Amino acid sequence: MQKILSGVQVKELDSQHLKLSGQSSHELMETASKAFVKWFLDQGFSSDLPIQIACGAGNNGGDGLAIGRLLSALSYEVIIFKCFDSKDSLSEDALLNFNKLPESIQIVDFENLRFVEKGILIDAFLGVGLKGELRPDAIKIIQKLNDYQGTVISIDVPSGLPSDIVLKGEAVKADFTVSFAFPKLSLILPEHAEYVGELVVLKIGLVEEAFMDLDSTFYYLETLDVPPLHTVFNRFSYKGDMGKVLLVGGSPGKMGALILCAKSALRTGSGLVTCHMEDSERVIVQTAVPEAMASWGLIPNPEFYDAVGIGPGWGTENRARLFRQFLQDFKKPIVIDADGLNLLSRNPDLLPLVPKNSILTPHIGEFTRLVGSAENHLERLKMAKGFAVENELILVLKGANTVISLPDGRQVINSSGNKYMATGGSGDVLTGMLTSYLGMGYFPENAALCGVFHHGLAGEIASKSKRRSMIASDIIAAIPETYIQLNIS
Ligand SMILES: NC(=O)C1=CN([C@@H]2O[C@H](COP(=O)(O)OP(=O)(O)OC[C@H]3O[C@@H](n4cnc5c(N)ncnc54)[C@H](OP(=O)(O)O)[C@@H]3O)[C@@H](O)[C@H]2O)[C@@H](O)CC1
Ligand SMILES: Nc1ncnc2c1ncn2[C@@H]1O[C@H](COP(=O)(O)OP(=O)(O)O)[C@@H](O)[C@H]1O
Ligand SMILES: [K+]
Repeated sequence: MQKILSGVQVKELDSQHLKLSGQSSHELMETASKAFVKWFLDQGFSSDLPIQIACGAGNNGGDGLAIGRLLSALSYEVIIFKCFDSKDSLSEDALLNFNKLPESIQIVDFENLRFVEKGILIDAFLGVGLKGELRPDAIKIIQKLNDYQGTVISIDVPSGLPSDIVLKGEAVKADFTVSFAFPKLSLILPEHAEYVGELVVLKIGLVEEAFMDLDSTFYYLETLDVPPLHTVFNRFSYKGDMGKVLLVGGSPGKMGALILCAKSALRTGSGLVTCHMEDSERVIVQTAVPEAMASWGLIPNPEFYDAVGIGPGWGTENRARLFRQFLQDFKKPIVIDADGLNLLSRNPDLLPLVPKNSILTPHIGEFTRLVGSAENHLERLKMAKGFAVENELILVLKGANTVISLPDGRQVINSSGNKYMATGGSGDVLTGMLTSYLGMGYFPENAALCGVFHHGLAGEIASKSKRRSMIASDIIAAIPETYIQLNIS
């Protein structure tokens, strides 16, 4: 998995990469710029639109200058806004690229800037080299850039946004942020959503060994990481190998949560799914999911199951006793969601009974009740890590970039998923998927990573044709396609 480094570490990473690869820093900038241009062309922006590029004096500006040259060679009309005083202030590679600009490109001093209203603005003013608070002249530039009404694309980070901490002052509000190699930590903080816009991460061929000596506990989970985490089944596999799972949840008026969870576990691959609920509700499950079995009353023979998911739609009234009894009887890692988490928050003495390496899946509200309130998301992530390490549990903090905190202190940020997944029941689908992988005998860490990634990918697939009309059932319907896309048998 790709390590996520701090902005300060990027310099060190670059020099390690250059030493190991034999590439020059100028060539690396060219690679990054070409990666950007390739992405840009793939977006299908009209080639009639003038491209305005605000360039700073550092290497972020250097990227902007190289991108300007490359787009101009593709017949785009390019205008460079100089956000620096003189050529003398340019970094070595920025100067090199400034000198390579063809004459056809208009270069405008920032004071004389007039935006072309219907165009594209590329923000290459400040990148990860930003230090401390913005100087007044930089604030003015950012304010002016934010006046632009057209599409804004920030290079690496929105200018003014620090790489790894929460923003205090001003920053560019981008529609897209195209970051290189890995997402800088600040790009995934919900506080920065209106600055980052849509996040895109482009590979620029940095050699893996360059990351080796650089410490970080943050990792980024991407498509290529996922197939090796899966268990492969052979042609003699039978439904018992695919896992016998028990899903405990549902209550009058909230049976949908359990049904979604069961359908999701089945679609993920579970061999046998049993739903445990109140007696009065069992007909609903048996009708809605004929592939699932139903159980009620006390949980008979918990040891019969390979994995258990507990909580979706369960309610919290009169559940603590059953939950306690179950935790005393069942010693394998489980998945706890929704009201299962709320029960833990209300009965902290249950927490030590939760089997080690169990997967807990709170959204921010559930997290706050369970772990505590945080001033910002960065602090929340620190608390999540502490909770996972201290309790030897896997904590899946759900959101736009779900963060999986592992008992060894690593924190994995998921790259899949999109805003269309913010719809009732999508969390229940995740619970079904996670439980299903546990039931198939996956190590809990792999179950968590596969479950979260495939869930997000299913959301992406389903939303292609559904957009804001997407509902949780559409995510379930797209689970099979995730296996096809990742070539998982
Ligand atoms: N491996 C990678 O990921 C690759 C990264 N690459 C790119 O390099 C970028 C990093 O470039 P970098 O290190 O030159 O810094 P950068 O962001 O341009 O900022 C420096 C400028 O900011 C200014 N400045 C600083 N603080 C300020 C303040 N408070 N208020 C106002 N101004 C302030 C500072 O001014 P100075 O203080 O020097 O006067 C200087 O002009 C990175 O984001 C990516 O785009 C690719 O090219 C290749 C591969
Ligand atoms: N903006 C978003 N981008 C990506 N994923 C999202 C977004 N909003 C929600 N999700 C995902 O959808 C799921 C919502 O879960 P949850 O909040 O428990 O919903 P519910 O209780 O309705 O099932 C989580 O897996 C979360 O990561
Ligand atoms: K930028």
